[in-house]
Amino acid sequence: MFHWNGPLPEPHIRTLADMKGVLAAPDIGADDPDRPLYFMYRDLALNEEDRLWLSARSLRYDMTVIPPGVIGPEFVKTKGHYHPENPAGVRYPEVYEVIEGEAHFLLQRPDASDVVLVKAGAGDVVVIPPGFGHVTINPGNVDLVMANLVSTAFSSDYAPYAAMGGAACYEMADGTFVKNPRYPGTATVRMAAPLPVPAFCTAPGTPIYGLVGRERCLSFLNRPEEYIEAFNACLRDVGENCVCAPRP
Ligand SMILES: O=P(O)(O)OC[C@H]1O[C@](O)(CO)[C@@H](O)[C@@H]1O
Repeated sequence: MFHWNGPLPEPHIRTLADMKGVLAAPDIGADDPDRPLYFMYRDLALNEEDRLWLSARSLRYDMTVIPPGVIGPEFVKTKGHYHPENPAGVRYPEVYEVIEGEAHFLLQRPDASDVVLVKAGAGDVVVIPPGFGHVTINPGNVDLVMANLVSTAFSSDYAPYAAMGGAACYEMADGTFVKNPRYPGTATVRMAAPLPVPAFCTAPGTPIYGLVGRERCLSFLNRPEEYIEAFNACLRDVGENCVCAPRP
């Protein structure tokens, strides 16, 4: 179990049946639909003061545990979703912190014109910029424990990933990337690394829970339109691209 000093509600559990439509091997799951894949502890706060501060600003702190494993031929991963636009017409962003284990954040524009893989380890803080859908993969052999801060002003949109059979590429259990044939053209994954973002007070090794109570650091989550330059500087291209192989 991960370290958390506050009240812990029952987790929401994503099962194999919930992953229908987003897997590399669509038939996996029929025989074990209740297999739990990952555990989401939503809306956490260490104390009442923090809870009130977060809810007054329409923010939520979650922790998610993704045990290692495979789903058929691919690594275990989250279902994947997009965030809708805020009242100013900019899609809501999100910020994640890897607490334990290893994470591959697979981001993509809805038309897959840009697919980005951010590899992150314990202590890394990764901003999901507006306009990118995201799937989180556990490529390791230990639990991935991560936290996120996100606006509560919207519901995630799962339909586009489900309609397209998942993300533009699948990360297979041998570490290779295989193209999802439902997307047109070739798919290239651009490798990127998280950068510290002073405007969001994010830096490696700095737990994002410490931003609770700091108005200026978290206003980007509800008012992303004021931070477009900072979003453009939150990921660094590592100069490696990977073309997703056609499905055998
Ligand atoms: O909603 P999905 O795609 O299953 O992904 C789960 C993740 O997304 C969140 O709902 C936040 O966006 C987290 O609670 C969790 O880590």
